[in-house]
Amino acid sequence: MTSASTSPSAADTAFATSTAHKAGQRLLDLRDEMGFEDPRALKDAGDRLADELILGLIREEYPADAILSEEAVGEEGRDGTARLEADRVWIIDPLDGTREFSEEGRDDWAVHVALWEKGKGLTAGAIALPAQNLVLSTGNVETLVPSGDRPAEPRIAVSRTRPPAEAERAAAKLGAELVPMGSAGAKIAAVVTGRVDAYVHAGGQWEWDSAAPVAVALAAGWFASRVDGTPLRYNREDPGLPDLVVCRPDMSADLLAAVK
Ligand SMILES: Nc1ncnc2c1ncn2[C@@H]1O[C@H](COP(=O)(O)O)[C@@H](OP(=O)(O)O)[C@H]1O
Ligand SMILES: [Mg+2]
Repeated sequence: MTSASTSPSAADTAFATSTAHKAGQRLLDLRDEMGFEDPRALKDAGDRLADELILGLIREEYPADAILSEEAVGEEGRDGTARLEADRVWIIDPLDGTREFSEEGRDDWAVHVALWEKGKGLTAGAIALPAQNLVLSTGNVETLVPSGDRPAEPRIAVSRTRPPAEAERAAAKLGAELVPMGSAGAKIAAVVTGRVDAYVHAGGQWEWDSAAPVAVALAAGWFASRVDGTPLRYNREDPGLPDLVVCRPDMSADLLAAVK
């Protein structure tokens, strides 16, 4: 699939984009087929279907690469160790915002496909938002750079079920409005497309929840870090990555001071 005239990272980005898109389309079909009467069954089927599809495509196209997926068990799951020695690791959240996926009418759920490379960090990523008919990737967001004046009353996206005290504190200090939304990918996509100005999360999360969205946000020129301002790091032995801030670059200093 990789042609000689295509740079490796462009091929990786194209693969991430098409893989996230394909999984997203299958998830839309699954919602149509199953309906919303049994949310638990729909969530489980969605997680499983997207995980199998994405892992199958990676194994076929990049058999030498390692995988870290939320839904996988064994070597490709959270306890796997091969990824710690690997040069290339695909970090996958097959269905982010699982809760919202199982609620009729909600469009805040996503598929995350990211590539981490040794010595480089995140090098490619895609967020599919199937119910919003949108796929953002490290290859198509260069034109979405933040523009215009920084808003006087910024909008900060937060978890709709677990809004952290850090975000409430920051909103009070900055005169900001909190915008509850499901899915880390949907929230970071809302930042990158300018519907909100920032996303603040704390209290628990995993590498797969933010890897692809953070790759996209950084490619688009947005700021992303831990809430203490240190860099977000991926493919660690412990894949827990409990907090983050993503925002317009001209807001980062004030926002980091306000979440403290
Ligand atoms: N305290 C916490 N501990 C672990 N995971 C958390 C968490 N808070 C949020 N997450 C995960 O982060 C993603 C976005 O959460 P939210 O919609 O609340 O903002 C969800 O991923 P999944 O849907 O993939 O499980 C959710 O499970
Ligand atoms: Mg997730």
